[in-house]
Amino acid sequence: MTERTTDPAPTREPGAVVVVAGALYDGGRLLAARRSAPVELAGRWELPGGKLEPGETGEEALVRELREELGVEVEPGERIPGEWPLKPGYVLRVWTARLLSGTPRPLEDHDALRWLARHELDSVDWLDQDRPAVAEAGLRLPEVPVDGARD
Ligand SMILES: Nc1nc2c([nH]c(=O)n2[C@H]2C[C@H](O)[C@@H](COP(=O)(O)OP(=O)(O)OP(=O)(O)O)O2)c(=O)[nH]1
Repeated sequence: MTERTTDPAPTREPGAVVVVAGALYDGGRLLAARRSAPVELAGRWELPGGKLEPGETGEEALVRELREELGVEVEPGERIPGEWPLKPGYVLRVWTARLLSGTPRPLEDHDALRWLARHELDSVDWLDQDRPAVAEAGLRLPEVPVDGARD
């Protein structure tokens, strides 16, 4: 079963399935993930995450999804204000997140991962519905000294 919107924040689509995704930052870069399925989304890039389950907070869902999909532990930060329609009956909510441990690997739903610096954000073919959220995520990219970026 999948949780549907019940929170007091106004949603454009009451009753929609909530998909939570992470703007995962590390060393001044944002993680982009290339979907491997379903076929209509395969090859396009997104912010990793998945559907909110009953009884979970958005932050809990994000931690669970990034553990399952990428094999990493993350610390959620702020929710990026806004909610973006994905397809009929689905909305996207995004939290910033910081990598605590592990190296992201495309374990589920993805076949490639890429860390993008601010000037590289347009270098992948984002899902159209993710572009507004990615722009907001880019605005929040932590500044780091040039030699502080990790490979
Ligand atoms: N995770 C994620 N899903 C997105 C994004 N943009 C977008 O259109 N989607 C779509 C793809 C899927 O139809 C749906 C999320 O499903 P999912 O497959 O990632 O969720 P899940 O891990 O909970 O999936 P499952 O348990 O049903 O396999 O939202 C995005 O940025 N992140």
